Amino acid sequence: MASSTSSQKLRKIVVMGSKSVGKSTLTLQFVENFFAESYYPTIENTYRKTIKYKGQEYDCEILDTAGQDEYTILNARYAVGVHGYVLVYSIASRASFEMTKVVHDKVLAFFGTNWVPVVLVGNKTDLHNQREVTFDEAKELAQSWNCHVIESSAKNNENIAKIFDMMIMQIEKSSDSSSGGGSGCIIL
Ligand SMILES: Nc1nc2c(ncn2[C@@H]2O[C@H](COP(=O)(O)OP(=O)(O)OP(=O)(O)O)[C@@H](O)[C@H]2O)c(=O)[nH]1
Repeated sequence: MASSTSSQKLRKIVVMGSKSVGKSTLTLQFVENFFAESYYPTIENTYRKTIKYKGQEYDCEILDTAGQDEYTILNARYAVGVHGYVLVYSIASRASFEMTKVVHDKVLAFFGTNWVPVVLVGNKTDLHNQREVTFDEAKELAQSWNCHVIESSAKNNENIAKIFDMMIMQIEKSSDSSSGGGSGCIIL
């Protein structure tokens, strides 16, 4: 595993959500600029990428997890030392949108808190003819979590880098803020 230089800050980000929503695809697009057309269920993969935000370099460890369902127990490795969560659903799957709420609840319960840094991601916007979840619904949910929300297409590489910029922004705001969850909601 690569080591951070002294000027870099290490940030651990976990990507979660239902099966087949595009967690691996968007992570691979971001880290390796590569679109994987075929579907291979993930067990778990860790990637490293440096993100620059406000002149500071962040050495990001991105953990791409296996798809979750309501019965999945949150692995402690997806919580201990983690700075933020990318919660992904497909805009073409209402069930996957509902699953982000289940995962979010599990994360909060694990930490015994009412707020963690989250970017809610509605992926597969290129499948607009099959849309089942409106962006307004996603905004409402993100607002209730006091977190950030964005829609993306891993296929077309739309908004993929922004997801991780927003993640760093939110992590840094939360660590600057003594009040914890007071970082406000940003919608792109
Ligand atoms: N049309 C379209 N297909 C996508 C997009 N992102 C991912 N896919 C496809 O959706 C399928 C599942 O993508 P994965 O990235 O493997 O999904 P995952 O969430 O990692 O799945 P699990 O490993 O089972 O949790 C693949 O066939 C991808 O090519 C997208 O933005 N648009």
